[in-house]
Amino acid sequence: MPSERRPKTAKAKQQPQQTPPPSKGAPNWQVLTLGVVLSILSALFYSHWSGLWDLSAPSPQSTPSQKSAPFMQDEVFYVVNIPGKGKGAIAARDIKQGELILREKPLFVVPRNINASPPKFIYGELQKLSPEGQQAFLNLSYVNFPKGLDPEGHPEEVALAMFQTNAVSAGENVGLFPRMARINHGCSSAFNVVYNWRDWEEQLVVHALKDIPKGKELLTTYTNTKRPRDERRAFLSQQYGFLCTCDVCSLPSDLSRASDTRLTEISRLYTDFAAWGRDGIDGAQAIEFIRKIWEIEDAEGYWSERGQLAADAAWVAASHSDATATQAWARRAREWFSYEIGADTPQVMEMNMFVARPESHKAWGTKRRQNVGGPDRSRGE
Ligand SMILES: C[S@@+](CC[C@H](N)C(=O)[O-])C[C@H]1O[C@@H](n2cnc3c(N)ncnc32)[C@H](O)[C@@H]1O
Repeated sequence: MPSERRPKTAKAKQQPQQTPPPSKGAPNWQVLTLGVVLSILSALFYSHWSGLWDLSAPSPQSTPSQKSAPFMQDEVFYVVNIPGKGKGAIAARDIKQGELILREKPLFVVPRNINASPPKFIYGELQKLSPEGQQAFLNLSYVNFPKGLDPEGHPEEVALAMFQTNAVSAGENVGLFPRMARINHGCSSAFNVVYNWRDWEEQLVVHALKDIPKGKELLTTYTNTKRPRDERRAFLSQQYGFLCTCDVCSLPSDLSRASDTRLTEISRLYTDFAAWGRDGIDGAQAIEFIRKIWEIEDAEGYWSERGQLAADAAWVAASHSDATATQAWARRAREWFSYEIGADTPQVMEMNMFVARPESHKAWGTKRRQNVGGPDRSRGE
């Protein structure tokens, strides 16, 4: 089973009891990998259960082969056929960094732990949908359908393949969001939108990570792209059935190698930074790692997860009772959380609090006093 994990940050290590944020500022590549978890589950269940499933259950209104996807128009993006990718989402107008692109309720969700076989469970949920809901589901694309099976005769397997191809994390569950599901993948600097589940709204939101000019494709990321091209491609090919030819994967070999080096270095620096949580390095060294990550990300054009990175730095600064640095990093975190998950989030409110009163940080003074430094070396922050 592919194990996709974000490097543990010092904050996560330091404060496992921290109140879980209603919306994860966590990277979105974790999300589609939940489909991977389900695929493993289904593989385990398949051999055991396939003889027992109720294949006589009523079929959805339209068969999986009837893929008459409606042209979906929206004020921010529209969906069209894109050569080599199936459908995709195109910016209908210039979109600003941090703009909310989409809010969407799930068609249905699947808990992470279910007692039934995944295909049966998912097919059962599909049966409960309205005809419009079923149609929205059945219009989606899918990959990795078991070879040798006839889709017409195996609607549960089709439903599972559709779910695995399109589902994303919805807090404790995995959810199916048919509008968001049209957004294709890009690696590293190529993805320009991120999605997050909001528990308190029970819906998914998608924000622009970068300015997106009218006519450009919206791309999110399906995996941890802070790794070399070959690894990314192997994963995407296996789990999502395509060879990635995004702008980063299409770089000429010398530039591609340089990008691989940067991405690998970012991952390594995250690991190095985590040593602070074990008192392996002091606060100033930890901040230096974060600054380096930031610089390399600038060179790479990788802008995701920066709210959390700056919030981790604010945590370090607060632990060492460095009020100026806590405020400076909290301002930085507030800015990037606003782009990636929205200004109306608890994370942004929390950063506002640390800007106003750095000593209110729950980590305040938990380590020896030290001037650790802010984000901007040149200003001596
Ligand atoms: C969540 S769906 C995205 C929408 C899909 N293209 C459609 O037609 O509905 C995921 C599937 O889209 C395709 N896809 C996504 N990103 C792609 C890319 N960068 N290049 C080629 N195909 C891609 C793959 O077939 C993948 O399994």
